[in-house]
Parts: sequence; structure tokens; C-alpha cells
Amino acid sequence: MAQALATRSIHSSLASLSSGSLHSRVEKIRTSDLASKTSARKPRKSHKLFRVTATRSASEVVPVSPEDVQKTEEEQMQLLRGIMQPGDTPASMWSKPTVRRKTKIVCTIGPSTNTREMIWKLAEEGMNVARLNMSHGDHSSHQKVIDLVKEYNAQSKDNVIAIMLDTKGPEVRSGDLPQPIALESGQEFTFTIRRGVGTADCVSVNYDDFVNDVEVGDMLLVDGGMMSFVAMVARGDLGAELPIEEVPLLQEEIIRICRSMGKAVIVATNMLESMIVHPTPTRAEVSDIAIAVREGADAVMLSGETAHGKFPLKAVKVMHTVALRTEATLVGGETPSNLGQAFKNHMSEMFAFHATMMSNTLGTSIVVFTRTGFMAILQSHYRPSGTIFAFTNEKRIQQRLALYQGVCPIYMEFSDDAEGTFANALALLQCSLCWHCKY
Ligand SMILES: Nc1ncnc2c1ncn2[C@@H]1O[C@H](COP(=O)(O)OP(=O)(O)OP(=O)(O)O)[C@@H](O)[C@H]1O
Ligand SMILES: CC(=O)C(=O)O
Repeated sequence: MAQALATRSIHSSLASLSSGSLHSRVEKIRTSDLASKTSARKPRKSHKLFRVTATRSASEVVPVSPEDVQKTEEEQMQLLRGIMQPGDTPASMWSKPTVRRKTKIVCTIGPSTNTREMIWKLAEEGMNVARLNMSHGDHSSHQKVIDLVKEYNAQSKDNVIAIMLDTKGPEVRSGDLPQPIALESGQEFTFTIRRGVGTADCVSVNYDDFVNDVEVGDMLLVDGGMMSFVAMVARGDLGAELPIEEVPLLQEEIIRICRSMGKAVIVATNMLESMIVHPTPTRAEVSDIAIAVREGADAVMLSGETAHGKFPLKAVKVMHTVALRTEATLVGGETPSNLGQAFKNHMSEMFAFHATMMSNTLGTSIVVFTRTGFMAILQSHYRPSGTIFAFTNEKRIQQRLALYQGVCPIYMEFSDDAEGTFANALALLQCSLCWHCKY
């Protein structure tokens, strides 16, 4: 199995709402092997010699201050409505793909936000993933949030929120393996509570209740990166365990490695820390979000800002507008060089690669049909410049896809006839409701 990535142990999982279960699905990420060298620089005194200002045409600018956002989003909707005139051809319909934010927003839910009203408002402001930190609160409060998100998803026609459980405390660990294992998609693999087992198709886990806690249909996130779904640049722990000046370098490195492995990556901690108590961000915080977006993170995360902060909705608005504005400056097409090596399915790789090329060249969006989510996730890792409209006939998959960069997941029944499915998808895209799904 590929070298494990980065940070300290984190246990995070994307839970399927349909399971409604709080059983942990474990991802373990290690710190080793990511040391980068740098020299710490002394902060330089700033001299205010002259002021440089830049102007842009109004239509290009996505302002950062929360107060400005309402107007701007309305302007964006007008732009979308302009694009979506009745009778538009599909080609024109798929143009201007960058008005939809591609980098996803993870919000930690806590006392400031664990009500029905706040979950709804967070979702409307742009939350894509609700994170529950299992180190805080209790199971019943987390269950309540899960139920609320479930309710939101059930009644929302055009938006879906994923749930991430960040499980800490006692770790469930797999036993040692004599050598790395490369698992194939669809391959059977056994976890046993017998100790000391480590073969190509069976490994022990150190937790005896594993067999009782895991249910049929549960998703297990496992040590080592390739089998896991999500990595997190947990800058809180990184900064505590390593010299602080290493953190930005590690962040860049972790994102790069994750992207080359085709693995989703979230940048977490202190992104808008000052907004826990202040209604506006610092310039440095805004730059921090922009950097994570440019580096190609799938998602940026809010912790205390939304869990116990005074301005959770404003924090999401700022994240949304900064990400959107930054994305508008990015030119598509920088695909990690060894991305294809992460997967064995050459045909899928070829489709993803060429769809990306077309999207980047023609400035169009991409439509993907996916039952398992695989193709949409693969497509996302290529980071095409256009939005990936991912149609799936599985609500759980739709929900899971909410995390991935550039993916707009849409639930739709598939018909037996491929042409019919395609026509239905186009009809759905043409339906103006769909365009309200701007996150
Ligand atoms: N479910 C919750 N109930 C009560 N407080 C919470 C909850 N979730 C988060 N918080 C509060 O928000 C703060 C920030 O959340 P965060 O998830 O970053 O936790 P943390 O303990 O600071 O860091 P870590 O992510 O390393 O566990 C927490 O320290 C806690 O005070
Ligand atoms: C998110 C987290 O756990 C950290 O930054 O350490």
C-alpha cells in the first residue's frame, strides 16, 4: 500500500446519512516522511512607502466583505439567469462554468450552529460538509445534528450536505503488515479481531468490538491513504508537533501528494480564527484561504468559527466569496503528473483525462453518470476548469460527492435506456431550479 500521508492521527469519515449510524469509520494518517526543510525568517518590519491600488471591472470582482455578498450573489444569479435563457442550447448552457464555487466548505457544528435554523442557514450560505468532532459534545447531540442534516437533504431539491465524523480518542488500529498491499477495486478483504494476522487479504484490528460495531453497508476508512477517502491537513496538530514554519510547506506537500494519489484533501484549522469573535476576517486569513484554494485542496474547513464562534454565517460567507474569487483567477489544466498511476482502470483514466482537456479547451462543464461515485471522484482529481455535474441514482453517493472539488452532485433515477437517462439529465440541468445549486 502506498506510503501513508501526513498529519497526526485523524479519524474522519464521511458518513452516509442513510445509515444514520455513529459507528466510526476510521482513517489513520501518519506524520512520517513529510519533513521539508526551510529556514525560519525573521518577520520584516513593514514600511508604508506608497499605496498600490488595482481596479477591475465590476463584473469580475467577488468582494470579500460579508456585507457585500448578498448583492454579489444576486448579481451572480442574474448572470446565471442570463446564461439560462429558455431555448438555450446545451452548449451555451454549459458555458461560464466558474460561477459555481468548486472548493468545498466544511463546517464544524457545535453549540453555535447545532439548531435546525442554523444548519439551514449554514447550508444556504454555502456549507457543503457538516463536521462533527466526536471529541466534543455527546452522541445524542451529534445524532440530533445528523437528523437535522438528513431532514435538510430530504427537503432540499438542489443542494446536499455531507456529514463528516471526526472520531478521536481510542484508536482502532490495523496490525502490521510485512509489506504494503495494493488493493483492487471490488477485491474482498478481511478484517479480523484475531491478533497478529497480516496477509495480502486479511489483517487484524486491535478492537474486539469491531465485529459488533460495524454493520453491513458501513463504509470503513482505513490506514494508508489509498483505501481512505479523505486526508486532512490538521494544522493544529502539525503546528504542535513540528516547528511552526514547517506547516505551510507541509500543507503544500500534503495537498500535492494527495492530489497525485487521487485522494481528497481538506485544509483545516485557524482559517478564519479571528471571526470567532470579530465579524470581519484579517487580511492574512483571507490570503490563507486563497492559498489553500490555489494549492488545489478539495475543501477548506471552519472549526471554532462555526462550532462556537459569534459569526458562523459570516465566516461561511467569507470563505465562499474568497474561494469563488480566487477560483476565478485560476486557469484549469494543471494535472498532477503521476495521477494516472493511482488507478488501474485505464479506460476511466482516459475518459477523465480527455473530458478534462475538452472542458479546459472549450470552457464547458462536464456531465458524469455514476452509480458508485468513482467516475465523478476520478474526474474531480483532474481538476477540469468546468463544473462536474455528477448524476447518480444513489442518495448516499450524491451526499458523499458533496466533498469533492468541482463536483455538483445531482440525484436522478436512471432509466434502462442510456439515451433516456441522458435526456433526463439535460432536462434537469435546464431546469432553472438546478441553477440555484450554486455551491
Ligand atoms: N460538538 C461540540 N460541542 C461543544 N463544543 C464543540 C463541539 N464541537 C466543537 N466544539 C468547540 O469548538 C472548538 C473548535 O472545534 P475543533 O473541532 O477545532 O476542536 P479542537 O478540540 O479545538 O481541535 P481538534 O480538531 O484537534 O479536536 C472546540 O475546541 C470546542 O470548544
Ligand atoms: C483539525 C485538527 O484536528 C487539527 O488541526 O489538529
